[in-house]
Amino acid sequence: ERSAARSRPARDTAPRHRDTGLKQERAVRTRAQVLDAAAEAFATQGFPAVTVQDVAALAGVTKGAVYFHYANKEALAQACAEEFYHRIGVIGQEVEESDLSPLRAVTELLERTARAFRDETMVQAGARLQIERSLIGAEMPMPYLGYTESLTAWLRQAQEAGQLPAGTSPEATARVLVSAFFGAQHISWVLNDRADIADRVREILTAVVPMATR
Ligand SMILES: CCC[C@@H]1OCC(CO)=C1C(=O)O
Repeated sequence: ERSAARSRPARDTAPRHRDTGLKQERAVRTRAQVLDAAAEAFATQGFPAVTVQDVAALAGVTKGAVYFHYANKEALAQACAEEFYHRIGVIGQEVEESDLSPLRAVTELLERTARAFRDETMVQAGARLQIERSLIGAEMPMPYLGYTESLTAWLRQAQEAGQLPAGTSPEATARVLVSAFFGAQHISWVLNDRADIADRVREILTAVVPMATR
């Protein structure tokens, strides 16, 4: 009995912990894969046409794996929209940390955002889902206001630094920039899948804040 006990290896807890860690890693990876697939489907087909089965097939997982992470198609849409704003927020943070003058920060933010709209599926999905928000039976993030506030803050700093023409309203200028950007990225998407969005946004900046583009 004792010799048998001696020959049995001590209960090694490591493999089980390693096992749990691997399982968690795999779950995180699958969740990200599913969200990326949902973004691809929403960006190209639009919310109404997409099924959970489409997302599962695009992600290369079972429908059950999708439902394990997201309760339904609406939850996928909400998560994509939230990731869209997270991505836009990261761009704003990067501009903030690049220590530019306020007006240069405004142009940099809009130009980097334009490239993200052109190149990033999650951003394209977020933009389309927000247009389709009334078709999505779930609470979607409030659009436009966060971006407008970021621009307003920099434009107020520019005004305080005397970089804006006398009488310019930072708030109104920010609203015009966001409206023009929103319209330009939509028109560019419809006409040429956003191929020319960077040029269109540069035109907006030159027209609305010429002093920032000299
Ligand atoms: C960057 C301008 C506003 C931006 O453009 C598309 C879109 C989608 O709703 C936006 C938003 O919600 O902030």
